[in-house]
Amino acid sequence: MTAITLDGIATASAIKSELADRIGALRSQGIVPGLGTLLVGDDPGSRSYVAGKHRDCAEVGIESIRIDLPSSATSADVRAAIADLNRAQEVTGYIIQLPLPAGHNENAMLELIDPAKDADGLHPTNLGRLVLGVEGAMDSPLPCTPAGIVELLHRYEVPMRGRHVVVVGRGLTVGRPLGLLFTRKGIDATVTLTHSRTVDLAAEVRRADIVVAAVGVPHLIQAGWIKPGAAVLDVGITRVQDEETGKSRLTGDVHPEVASVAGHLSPNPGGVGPMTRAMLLSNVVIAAERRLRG
Ligand SMILES: Nc1nc2c(c(=O)[nH]1)N[C@@H](CN(C=O)c1ccc(C(=O)N[C@@H](CCC(=O)O)C(=O)O)cc1)CN2
Repeated sequence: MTAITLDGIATASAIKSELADRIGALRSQGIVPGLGTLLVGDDPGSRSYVAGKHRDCAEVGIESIRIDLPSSATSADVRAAIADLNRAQEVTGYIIQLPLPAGHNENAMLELIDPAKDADGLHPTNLGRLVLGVEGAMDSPLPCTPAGIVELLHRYEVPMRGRHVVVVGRGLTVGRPLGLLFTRKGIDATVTLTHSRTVDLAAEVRRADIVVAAVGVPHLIQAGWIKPGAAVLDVGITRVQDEETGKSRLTGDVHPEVASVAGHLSPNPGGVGPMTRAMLLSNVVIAAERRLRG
């Protein structure tokens, strides 16, 4: 058996063309969606993700506004940039690129975002609405990677209701909100949220109909851990040095041999990453549509 590929690039591209139509409709009614980004420091990965977000915006007709602060920026500088983004009329939604450099209190900064402009769904009010089970896309934004994972499974018609999902990793942007999203009414999966202190991770993963690996440990998830036919989503990504060529390349959390056991597999790169970007655009469009409704 070879797993069916959950193609994030093709799916994100379909979502982007759907969004382009909605953006056209917004513009014709005088609303121009605008995404703001706040990047602090010079981490090459974060720089490249932010650059990708601005390219995506240009592709679908969203304006984008960029604030880059140097690594020497103080917490007061970051707070001032957040206040500017909260005030800026042309910014209908924005993100703070994570992680922030050491020394900044990420949670404190996320709390300063105007929840109505929170394009990442990471403000406590919006995460709280996810906990409360407030339904409806118009009500509050969902964190982009969890939303992208569920959307990818949905579009490939992978059943989720009543299925057992094992999430590996309990980080803020993926694992923790994903557990809440999968157990939402209407999705109705059963979730085991595992982490670095989980005893016998392999045994937990073997029970899963859907496995989401989001830890950033190259090839942690082995073929022998996978229930035959399970759907596997490879989220964690690590830059490693290729032993033969000496060049750096990206490696996911899932061992390539998993493809011979799984029923569905999202590649990495090319799976959940492009979906994360598409869901960010979707959150910006929804925020602009909410502004139109008043
Ligand atoms: N404020 C946020 N910070 C971070 C988030 C987030 O959702 N909000 N998630 C990640 C980084 N991220 C977006 O910011 C992100 C990661 C990966 C990709 C992506 O498309 N990856 C490609 C490969 C990219 C490459 O070649 O380097 C893929 O998987 O195909 C998009 C966005 C942490 N920070």
